[in-house]
Amino acid sequence: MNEQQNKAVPIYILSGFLGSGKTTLLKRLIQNFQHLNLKPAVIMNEIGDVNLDGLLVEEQVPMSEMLGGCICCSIRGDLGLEIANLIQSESPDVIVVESTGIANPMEILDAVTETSLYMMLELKSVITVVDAAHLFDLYKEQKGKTYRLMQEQIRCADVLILNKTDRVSSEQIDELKQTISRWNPFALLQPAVQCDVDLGLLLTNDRTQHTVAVSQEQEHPDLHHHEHHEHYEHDHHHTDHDHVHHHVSHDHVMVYTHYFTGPIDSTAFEAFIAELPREVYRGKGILSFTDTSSRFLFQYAYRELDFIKIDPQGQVQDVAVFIGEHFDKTVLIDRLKALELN
Ligand SMILES: Nc1nc2c(ncn2[C@@H]2O[C@H](COP(=O)(O)OP(=O)(O)OP(=O)(O)O)[C@@H](O)[C@H]2O)c(=O)[nH]1
Repeated sequence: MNEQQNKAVPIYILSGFLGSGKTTLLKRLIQNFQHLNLKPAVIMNEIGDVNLDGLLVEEQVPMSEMLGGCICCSIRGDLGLEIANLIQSESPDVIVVESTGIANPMEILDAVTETSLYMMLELKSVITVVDAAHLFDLYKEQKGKTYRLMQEQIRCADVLILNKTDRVSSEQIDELKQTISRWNPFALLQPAVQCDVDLGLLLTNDRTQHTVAVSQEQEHPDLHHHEHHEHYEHDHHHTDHDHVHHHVSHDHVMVYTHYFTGPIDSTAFEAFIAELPREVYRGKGILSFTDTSSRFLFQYAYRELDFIKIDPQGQVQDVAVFIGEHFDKTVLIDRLKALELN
């Protein structure tokens, strides 16, 4: 065995609800590792069948995509295999796993821990990104599946980034900080805009410092596994096999992927987004517009729309993915088709 094989590969798990800023943080982490002359590798998990976030990560970074399912449930068993393959083919110095926004990090933590039984891995930390505005609104309502899942993601974290503080007042930030610290007094909590945090501090704050939090979690494993999973279920790629082994499902979460036949009008698209029902809480895609020659990656997260100019390599079709709960797919499809007629 050479020196490389003897060294445990550090792993970071990125958690946080859909659109909270995980990919934004991932990009910063990658830059930071590269700056330190370390070779990062990434495992990206999407419940939809396309990985658009991957377009935001530099091409030279080895990336393994786990699409069409959630690593906390339907494709959880594959995570160990993906980690093994990455280590064997790329010999990375560090691995970052970006989970879907609806994942329960406890399950991913279990999967990584299982994998570390037969591979030299070191789980460094679970980093949870929280959308401040979204959490604040849910906190006022004090109910709902998303609220419970966010609490769960916060409780599992070693490091918490209270992101998007530009969308809340300083009083709201204080209230959120107090609430989050009550739910998880052990994690390092950093408020941020665009996940701009002290990465040195963030990366040194690993699990060894949180043995109390971890052992408390482990005392009540059943509580965690059932509380959230019975509520969050995907509507596809689901087999009885998954249920038998993991008791995990996300049936209420719906994903719709739309491939466009051609460019669309940008103003009409913005109007369409403004009218999206509340039940659609995340959207992203690649678009060509009739009124400009550039292509754009659009991001819609908690009622905020954002465009980034992109120049994708190879053949990438115009596509939009929408994620939400109990939304009417036929209405959405009709509206998207109407955009194509414009
Ligand atoms: N206003 C505001 N927007 C932000 C901030 N951080 C990230 N965003 C935007 O939020 C959107 C979603 O960010 P991502 O980093 O893709 O979020 P994500 O958690 O990876 O999303 P999923 O992978 O779909 O769960 C993007 O349009 C970001 O530019 C912030 O601090 N403030």
